Amino acid sequence: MESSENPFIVALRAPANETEDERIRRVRALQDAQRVSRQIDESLQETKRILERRRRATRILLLGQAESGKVCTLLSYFQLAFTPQQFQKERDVWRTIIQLNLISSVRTLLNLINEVEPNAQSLLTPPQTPGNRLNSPSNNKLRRIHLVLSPLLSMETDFNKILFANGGSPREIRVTSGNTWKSKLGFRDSATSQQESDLTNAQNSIKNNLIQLLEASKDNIESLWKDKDTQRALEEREINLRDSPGFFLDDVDRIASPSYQPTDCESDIVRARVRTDGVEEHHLVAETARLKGNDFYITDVSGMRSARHSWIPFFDDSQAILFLAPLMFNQMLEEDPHVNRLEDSLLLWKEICLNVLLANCNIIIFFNKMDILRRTLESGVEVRKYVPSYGDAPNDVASVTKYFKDRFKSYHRKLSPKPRTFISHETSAIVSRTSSHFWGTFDICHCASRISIPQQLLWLQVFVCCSLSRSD
Ligand SMILES: Nc1nc2c(ncn2[C@@H]2O[C@H](COP(=O)(O)OP(=O)(O)OP(=O)(O)O)[C@@H](O)[C@H]2O)c(=O)[nH]1
Ligand SMILES: [Mg+2]
Repeated sequence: MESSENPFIVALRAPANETEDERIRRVRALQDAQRVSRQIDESLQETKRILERRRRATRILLLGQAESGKVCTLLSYFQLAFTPQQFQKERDVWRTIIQLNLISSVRTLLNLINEVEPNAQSLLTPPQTPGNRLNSPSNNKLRRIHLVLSPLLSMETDFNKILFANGGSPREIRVTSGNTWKSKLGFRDSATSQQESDLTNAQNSIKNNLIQLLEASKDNIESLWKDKDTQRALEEREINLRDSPGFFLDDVDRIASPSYQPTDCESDIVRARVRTDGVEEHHLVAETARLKGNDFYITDVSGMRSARHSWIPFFDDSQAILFLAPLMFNQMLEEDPHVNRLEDSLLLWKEICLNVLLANCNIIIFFNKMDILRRTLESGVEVRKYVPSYGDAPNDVASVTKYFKDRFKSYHRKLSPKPRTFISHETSAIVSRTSSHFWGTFDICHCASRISIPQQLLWLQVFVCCSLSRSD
């Protein structure tokens, strides 16, 4: 071989004395190699396109403790504002989730009335002393209802075991990241694989059984919820079920009916509760005229304390963080009943503010669940009993919100590695039965105005984009 000859051409050259069979094999091998090479080129191009699309997209990270409303409040409203058609397609999935949420509340009620405390007798134990209040016809009624509703509870356990990540724990619906759980509930999109569709077909009968059983149980659920002994048991234990995530007992008639469809997204779907396990990225391509074609990558995480270490790899890639901090000063974390919810949010907020990986990231804080704060204060709960430093300041929504907002703001100012604007929203995702629209205050750079959440999200998008153009 001459030293100037191209080694590739030499390697591909036909050998001397090549037979016809050898020639055909060699040409085929060459064509195969060219095809593979083309595929590699195309996949590199595709990866480059995806990376470029991602680079130009708005990348948002949703953070906050468990149950703060990352999915139900923010993600749902994002979807509602920017990809309404896609969101409509998911309605069927939410129908089952809402029905399971309803059964979960029924379980809570049954557990409650069945609870045997030391020195107390269960409402469901057979009456022993004549004349005792537990011997009342009402108690007999509860005993009968418990019996009748038992199949519903076993069905819930089976459902959870088959469909969700929690191995059948009846306490909550818990889903792992990815769309598999949605496809198991009947959701189809172009990314749903054939295998996932098959799974859905196999589980259709369970869904139908659930619908039938719910319809048959409708009246009993309603009686159980409205029963005065049930209500008294809730009151005695200071349980406010109406403020719990996934509460639908006031809507039994509608939700347990076979023709039930979740109402407009603003009400039923945002009230549903699904615990996120792991980290999930949602890619939204805006459908609305003004933003058509704009890409959003929204990363949703599990807010559990044990899962927070898994957030860090996503810090690097995010341009804005939406942080949810419900001002629930009188509640404890479900995962650790010794930790106050608001204290936990403040600690988390401090860590996020001082993280150097997030130094260039805009953080927008949502004081969510303002409806619960309002109800809590109206019911006479005093902030100073839980937060002694609150002192004798007025116990009203405006003063309490300002007090806590100032604390978040001062940590933001003191701990941020570089100066950045404090942007906050006060939001309530749940439509109260007396008001016909969402509310929230939008407060940036000391200017505040009352606008609806979808409008706020548009604003939010503008600010996220502004921040991008500044950092580019
Ligand atoms: N009353 C009231 N409930 C709300 C509000 N926002 C959210 N919720 C409810 O609180 C629950 C929050 O659930 P998610 O959005 O799933 O919570 P998350 O932050 O994603 O929680 P994890 O997945 O566990 O990290 C849902 O049942 C919502 O309906 C609100 O403003 N007011
Ligand atoms: Mg979640």
